[in-house]
Amino acid sequence: MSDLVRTASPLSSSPGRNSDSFERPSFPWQSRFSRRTSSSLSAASPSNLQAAWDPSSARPSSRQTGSFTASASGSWNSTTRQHPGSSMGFGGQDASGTRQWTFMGFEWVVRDVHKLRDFVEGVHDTTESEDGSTIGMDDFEILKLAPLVGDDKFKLEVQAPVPNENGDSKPPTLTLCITSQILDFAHNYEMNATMMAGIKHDERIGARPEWVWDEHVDWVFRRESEVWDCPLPSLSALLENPRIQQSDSFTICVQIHCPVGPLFPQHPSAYYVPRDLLEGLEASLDNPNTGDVRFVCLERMPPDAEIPGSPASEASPATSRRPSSSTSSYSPFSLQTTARKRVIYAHSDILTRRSDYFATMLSSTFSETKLVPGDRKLYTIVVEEADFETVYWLLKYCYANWLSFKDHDDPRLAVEGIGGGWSARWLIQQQRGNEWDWTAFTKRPGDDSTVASARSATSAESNQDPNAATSTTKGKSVATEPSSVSSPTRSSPQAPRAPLKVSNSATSSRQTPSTTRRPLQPPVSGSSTMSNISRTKPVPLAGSAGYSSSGHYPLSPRTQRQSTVISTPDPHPHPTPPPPPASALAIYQVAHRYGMPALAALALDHMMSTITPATSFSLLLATSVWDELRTLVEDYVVEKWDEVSVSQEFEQCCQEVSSGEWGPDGGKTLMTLFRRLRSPSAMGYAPIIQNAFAKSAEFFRMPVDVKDSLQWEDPRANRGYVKIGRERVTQATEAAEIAALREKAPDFKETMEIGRDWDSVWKNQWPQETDAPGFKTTMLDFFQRCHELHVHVMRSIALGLDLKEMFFDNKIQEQSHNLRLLSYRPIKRALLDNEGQARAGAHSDYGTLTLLFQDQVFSIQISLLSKLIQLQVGGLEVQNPHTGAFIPATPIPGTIVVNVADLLARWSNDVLRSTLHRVVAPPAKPLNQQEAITPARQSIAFFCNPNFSAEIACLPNCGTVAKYPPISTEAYIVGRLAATYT
Ligand SMILES: O=C(O)CCC(=O)C(=O)O
Ligand SMILES: [Fe+2]
Repeated sequence: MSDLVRTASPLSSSPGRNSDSFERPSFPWQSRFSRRTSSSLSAASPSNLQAAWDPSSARPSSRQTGSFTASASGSWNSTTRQHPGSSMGFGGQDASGTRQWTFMGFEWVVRDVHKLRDFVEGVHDTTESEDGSTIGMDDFEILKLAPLVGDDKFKLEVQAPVPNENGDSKPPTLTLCITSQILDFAHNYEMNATMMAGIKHDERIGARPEWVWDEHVDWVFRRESEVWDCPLPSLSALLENPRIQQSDSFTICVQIHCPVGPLFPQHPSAYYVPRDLLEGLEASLDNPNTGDVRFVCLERMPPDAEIPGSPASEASPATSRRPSSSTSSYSPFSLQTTARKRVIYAHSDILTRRSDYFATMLSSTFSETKLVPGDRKLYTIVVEEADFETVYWLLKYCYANWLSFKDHDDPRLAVEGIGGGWSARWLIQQQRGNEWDWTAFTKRPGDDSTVASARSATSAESNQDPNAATSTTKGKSVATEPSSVSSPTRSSPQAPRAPLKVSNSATSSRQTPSTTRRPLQPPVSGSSTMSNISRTKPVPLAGSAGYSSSGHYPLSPRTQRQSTVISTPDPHPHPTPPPPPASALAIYQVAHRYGMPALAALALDHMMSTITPATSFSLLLATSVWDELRTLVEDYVVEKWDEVSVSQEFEQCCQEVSSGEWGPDGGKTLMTLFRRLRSPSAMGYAPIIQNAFAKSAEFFRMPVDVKDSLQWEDPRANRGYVKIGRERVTQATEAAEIAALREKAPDFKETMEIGRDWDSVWKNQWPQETDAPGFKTTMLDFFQRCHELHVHVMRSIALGLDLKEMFFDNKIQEQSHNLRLLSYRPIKRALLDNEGQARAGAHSDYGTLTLLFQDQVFSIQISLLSKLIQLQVGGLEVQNPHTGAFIPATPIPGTIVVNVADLLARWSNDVLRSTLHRVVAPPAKPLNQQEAITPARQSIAFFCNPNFSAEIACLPNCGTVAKYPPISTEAYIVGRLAATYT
């Protein structure tokens, strides 16, 4: 059945429809003369009867999308119409003698007719255009394209003539070719069709279009004649028409009439199932005379609805109106709800074909049955996890493949609703009073056992509780109707706190649901037990194992096979009028439970196509257990964070989370989101890095004496300007050796070193704001961002080392880091040729990690065409520790090089090894015959350090024999710095 009716568009949504009317959206091919009219058909106005083909696009230009998420529309769209008449297949005749055919019409505009004429009627297949260039087939869309039309059932082509070899004096003509794409040769299928081709002049010239030429033919598409070739009049002849001549264009029109009906019995297709048959199927929903499955559900009173004539309204205002929570507005987290029992009848034959879940359930020997007069079997399913509204639309989808979603959905209702605390089960168990009346329920404040309790009837492993009505449950979300009272099971360790049932007829709390404010109703696992883990991990039922044998259902056959007496006759009409549209989230949840992935996808599409910044936050909280959906919603929230974070909804949600209304998952969701919002990828580093590079370049352009006034003085401070030649990085540790190296081959670089700005002892050497405007703030901001990034990376490293994620947090929080701006001036090649000379010699850095920002990409605007070229200087090389070879770390835009440094290597006992690296000079540009010069280079290194006071000793999970003695950060770093600087 699911193949029979295709959905309009997976991304279409339900808005645009009058929500008061719940007629099935009209089929797009439905006749305008049909007895049923619908707003959703209005898109198919008569002007759409022929969809103009736009040769520049590969698809028909007129595409209708249904206004319903799951409308039964195919993509024949407005181009296909079914004449009123019989619904017999193969164009068979009905009693009234009418015969039903389908009709398709297409138009194709041909332009540049003069040029085309010259090409087609020229002797050769190429010719010269006015500007002397060669004209070929490719110059004419009409000769190039082969659009598929009529839902890809026909291919349209116009062929140029082959050169006339017979010396025929008639001008060569174009041929229109229509190929049937759907012939089933294997079954020798034939399709009769009436073909019409015509030519009109272009209506855009203002006159009413008139037929210039037309042709009607009866044609049988079959093997060997799957193409209808129709020679068109000569282009010279057509150009005799003054309007075609004037507009230099005309329109080819094609109409195809063919019988309606199942073309291939082997491949039934939606388009050929007679509409009346589908309507009959749909009409059989909730027919108590023929239905053999009885869904018992709880209908919740819509927010703010009055209970008509309720005596309870006098007893207590809370029972006469949907109760409100602590806030003045209605809250679905209310401790009270008003609900009544409803029943919907369905057919097992349909349900079993639409859902594996139902198939298993209804074929199980376990299912509750009872005989109704006439010995008819009747299955009763007490729905625990969805309310009446949701069940109705779920069944509507089963029967008709469409459903209606609410435009504005409060996700709280879906998660805090039926199955989240309120269930039909308790009404049934009550067996007192009139369960068909609106009844108010109150949860006991602080009761947190709803989920456990609700799940117990449906999915929980309840063998701990000998009284459990569901001791044989294996992951079910629907329960057959219990016939005797059994106390709801609870997996909560807390004492049972059953909520009061505040009914108008009784005030007893007996057998009322135990409920909670816990919002989420996690998916059901198909496994034999329902652990806490599976409560938070959705396991869609589709395809899950374990449904083929009996014993999966909640209630013991022996105890449950007593028939249930319904005390009062059902006062509701059947078939029931449709309730308000469904909550997409509620449908998503039950679709998962009932193994209907296509329906879940529709609901997901609806949610994601109607999400707004104002609604997204509660949806995020409500979907925390549904990985696929939650990820999409979270992406949306992150993308729209600027708007989401100022929405009222966000504020309200935060309040609800803090008062525990979203349960523990609420807090976790917030934490995950906020972490993600602060993660480097979401933080938009690019402009910050660019700005830091720009300010750094400005700094180094300052006069030498200004820079010198800021000079680096003390390794303990490690702050200030370092001119060329002062530092010589190396792996050597002996001061004398380093001094000799520096003498012979200094590093050709100047740097500016910046530390944490609030250090009480060591002060940064900031230039005057007038000399380097914005330098200080830019660098301080950059410092902070780098610190945060460091924390992130260290957390990942902690996890990788099997440590607690936050293990390093308090060992790096003092920000004893060093931000280094580097400038490598252009340098004469000869100077770099000295032995051992490099821009920066091979070395490893000293702290935990170095975040290295290379002079990534400079966009240089050249030429008037604003063409951008990209220049990367490069030069950083890292050593492969196994081969000793240095490998260029070529700058990759949008990335940061992260090097492990010495203290992390010592900490991890060399599990993480520090990276030996150097900066070599890039190829030099010749200055003259003798000399060449290397380009300038900029980089920024952020040396991340542990707290200076931290002792760096072998970490717990990094081996038993420590390779290095413990050392304090300060001792190590200051020692290294003192050696490398002059
Ligand atoms: O400039 C570079 O790319 C690297 C600089 C460096 O390794 C350092 O200063 O320690
Ligand atoms: Fe380095």
